[in-house]
Amino acid sequence: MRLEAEGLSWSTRGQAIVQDVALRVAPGERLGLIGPNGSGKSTLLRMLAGVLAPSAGRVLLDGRPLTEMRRREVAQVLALVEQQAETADRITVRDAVELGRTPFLSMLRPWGAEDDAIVRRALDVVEMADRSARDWITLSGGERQRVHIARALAQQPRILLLDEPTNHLDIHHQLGILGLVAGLRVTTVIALHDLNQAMGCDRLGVMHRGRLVALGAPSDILTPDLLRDVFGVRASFLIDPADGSRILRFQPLA
Ligand SMILES: Nc1ncnc2c1ncn2[C@@H]1O[C@H](COP(=O)(O)OP(=O)(O)OP(=O)(O)O)[C@@H](O)[C@H]1O
Repeated sequence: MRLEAEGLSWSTRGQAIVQDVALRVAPGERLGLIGPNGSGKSTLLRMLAGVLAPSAGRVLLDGRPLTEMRRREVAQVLALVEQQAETADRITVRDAVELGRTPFLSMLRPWGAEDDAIVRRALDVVEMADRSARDWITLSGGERQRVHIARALAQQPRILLLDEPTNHLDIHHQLGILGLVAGLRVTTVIALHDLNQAMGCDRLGVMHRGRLVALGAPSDILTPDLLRDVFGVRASFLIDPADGSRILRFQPLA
């Protein structure tokens, strides 16, 4: 499914937080969003997901304005994993993941064996199946993050929006989640702070002071000049002798 933003802006108390962002994400494409703290990545993702109404501009899914779709209809195709998502206290891990099936249930389509299988699979891929009966409140930060990702996977979305999904995760689970996302054939927008991980995306968009200042292939975007101007760091590339891939190394500006 194609995801488009046209002139998206959001302001609060006269302050522009996101300004005039236009982008088009092709079906199945993985777009990475990078940018310093406070540059507007989360705000942009929340507008793309329809949970924050833009001050100006619009979001389109396969050419259809998001505002013309009902919430349930949007939830059937689009999932958002927020950075500090909270969940009601007294629910189990399994309950939290089952919430991902809610948009598909109705009087005529009650919970069934297929939903059970989808939830089990989602818990399996994030390696939380052994903790499915645990109370949500007892989970660590990284475990909570994995459950949120499982809930989004249980939605079987065609568009997946992820706000720093590797936050809180140990390196094994960071690589696991990124590999999992890369293997999904869904349109993905993923905010990332780790620029070496961002290099694995099809394209990167760079947010800086609320504006999308660059959009393109990772090798065109992650240049020492851009990294100095946007992040205020000195960057150089090293080559991994194991496979010849390029790795970014950072130092403070002198
Ligand atoms: N509801 C709000 N009221 C006031 N300011 C807000 C609100 N939401 C966001 N902001 C401000 O907007 C700016 C952008 O925030 P946002 O969370 O989108 O940035 P980000 O790029 O995701 O940052 P980070 O990398 O730290 O997660 C920040 O300065 C933030 O304080």
